Amino acid sequence: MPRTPLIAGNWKMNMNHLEAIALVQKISFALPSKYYGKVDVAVLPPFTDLRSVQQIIDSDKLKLRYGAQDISVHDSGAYTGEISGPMLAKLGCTYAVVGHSERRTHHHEDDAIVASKAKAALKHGIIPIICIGEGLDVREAGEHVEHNLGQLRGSLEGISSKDLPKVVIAYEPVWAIGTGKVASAADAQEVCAAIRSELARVASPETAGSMRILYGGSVSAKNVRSLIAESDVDGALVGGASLKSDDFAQLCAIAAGGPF
Ligand SMILES: O=C(CO)COP(=O)(O)O
Repeated sequence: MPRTPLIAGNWKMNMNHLEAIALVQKISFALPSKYYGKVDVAVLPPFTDLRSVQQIIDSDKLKLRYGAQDISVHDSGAYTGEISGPMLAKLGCTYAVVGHSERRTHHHEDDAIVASKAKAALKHGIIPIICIGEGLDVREAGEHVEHNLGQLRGSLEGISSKDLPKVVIAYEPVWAIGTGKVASAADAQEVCAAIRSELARVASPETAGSMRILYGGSVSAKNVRSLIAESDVDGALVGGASLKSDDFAQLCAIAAGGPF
């Protein structure tokens, strides 16, 4: 089974709910429906936008999927400020990002927390997009492959072999995020291939072959074609370029094999 590429726009802490509605509408105008099916497209807005995004996508029957940027490890209870899996599932979220480097850095999330969050998502039928990636010091020391495989193993801890095929992995080198310094296609491929080999080892070659591995870090319409031409890069997690409807739509069209 060939893997359908996934382009997911991580809006981070941008866009209020009114801006979110406008951006979703603009993306839907800019990306003709013929591209869907050849590429899966998702937006990942802030929590406060999710209800509005759900409504516009439902009412306009758009083929866009959406998801959250984080998820609580708990289902409910006295966890002030947290948003749970059942809440996100009720809002129709397809995806939840877990372990983004910004959360690992600013909110001290370690691999164990990331694995718990991934399991919380899976428990409620939400696909976790598990992020891993090395900092510049690790890359300069030439230890990036081992570093990423360590994060991968830790972030998948306790996920059952039945659930593993549903998981999406995103390789996001920290030095490439928001810097304009995109990894070369060969660098992205090196780590994504190592991730797939590790998945084959811990699960099976069939499972590894069915899972999507994304690259993230300064992805744009200018560089996405060469990145996803690599055999183990199955799409992109896009930050800055996902906030501009024309750029994002163009990027998605390219990932679909277009424009045509
Ligand atoms: O962190 C990212 C996506 O999750 C990447 O962000 P940029 O595309 O802005 O570098």
